[in-house]
Amino acid sequence: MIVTLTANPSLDRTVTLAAPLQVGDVQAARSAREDAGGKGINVARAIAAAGEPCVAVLPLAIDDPFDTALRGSGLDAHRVPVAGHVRANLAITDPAGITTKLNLPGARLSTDEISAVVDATVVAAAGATWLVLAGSLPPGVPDDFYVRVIGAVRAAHGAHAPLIAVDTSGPALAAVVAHGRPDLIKPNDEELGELVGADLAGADARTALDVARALVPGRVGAALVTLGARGALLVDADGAWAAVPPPIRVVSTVGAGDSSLAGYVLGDARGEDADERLRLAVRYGAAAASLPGTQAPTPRDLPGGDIPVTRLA
Ligand SMILES: O=P(O)(O)OC[C@@]1(O)O[C@H](CO)[C@@H](O)[C@@H]1O
Repeated sequence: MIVTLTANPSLDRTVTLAAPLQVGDVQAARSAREDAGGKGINVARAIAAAGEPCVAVLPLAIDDPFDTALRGSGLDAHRVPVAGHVRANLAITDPAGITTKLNLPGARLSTDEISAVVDATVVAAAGATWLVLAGSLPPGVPDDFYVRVIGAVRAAHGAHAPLIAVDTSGPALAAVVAHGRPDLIKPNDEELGELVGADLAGADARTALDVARALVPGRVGAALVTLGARGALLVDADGAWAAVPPPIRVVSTVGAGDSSLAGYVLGDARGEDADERLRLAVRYGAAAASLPGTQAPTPRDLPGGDIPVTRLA
């Protein structure tokens, strides 16, 4: 079983334009959709769609309209009751596949609510193979929240604790790398760059590898670095590998990184080697980018064809 925690879920509204976005203009939109989103929920939806047992833990008010979308997704969810309501994030996609994203901070969590989320995650993680901690932290939640969750899960489950993956950014990622010893982090090029104080936007896999090597395996067990259309890089104690996705028609890049992480974790849960885990990550990321809104890919959505994996180290 795989468990995800989404500290800051989001109702993802996607508006599709028939022409490129004109900032400052009035424009007719072609269509809109809503998805129950937030990084851990997106990871969980892709994992569940592949037939792997998965539970998504999230803070959620009893009367939150978000629950309608969440129930519609069919996801097995553990709702931790809180007072605030889930934010709505907006994505605007155009025919060229360019995505513009506007993210709100989310509702504040109280100290008691934060403790309840930690406790619920510890309980849900019993018997899990992976625990995925994903997304930004809402107001009121300290930067070292994921470090606290990792400590509590490992203290409670000892040798039976799940492997822990973290997909976050900024100070929350810095805290995890400094104090959390996660088994896996999944930054994109920009997030990895911010972590080390370098500009890595648009970097190739070899440049990203030079940076990631400073963290792996000293501070984190492995890093899956997503590079958008340039594919992904996997670095662990045994080596480094890069893979590039097949050409696809990009519809919405929202959730592509989350699906890549889902593909990697699925591969690991199935006992696949590093090459195949990376291949699955790249296939899942490409599939998500070819789907509208924050739609999670199913195995049927995965692009076919060979995905060559290059060993870099
Ligand atoms: O504020 P965060 O948690 O960093 O990002 C939130 C978010 O952009 O992440 C997902 C895509 O990765 C979306 O479902 C959601 O709207």
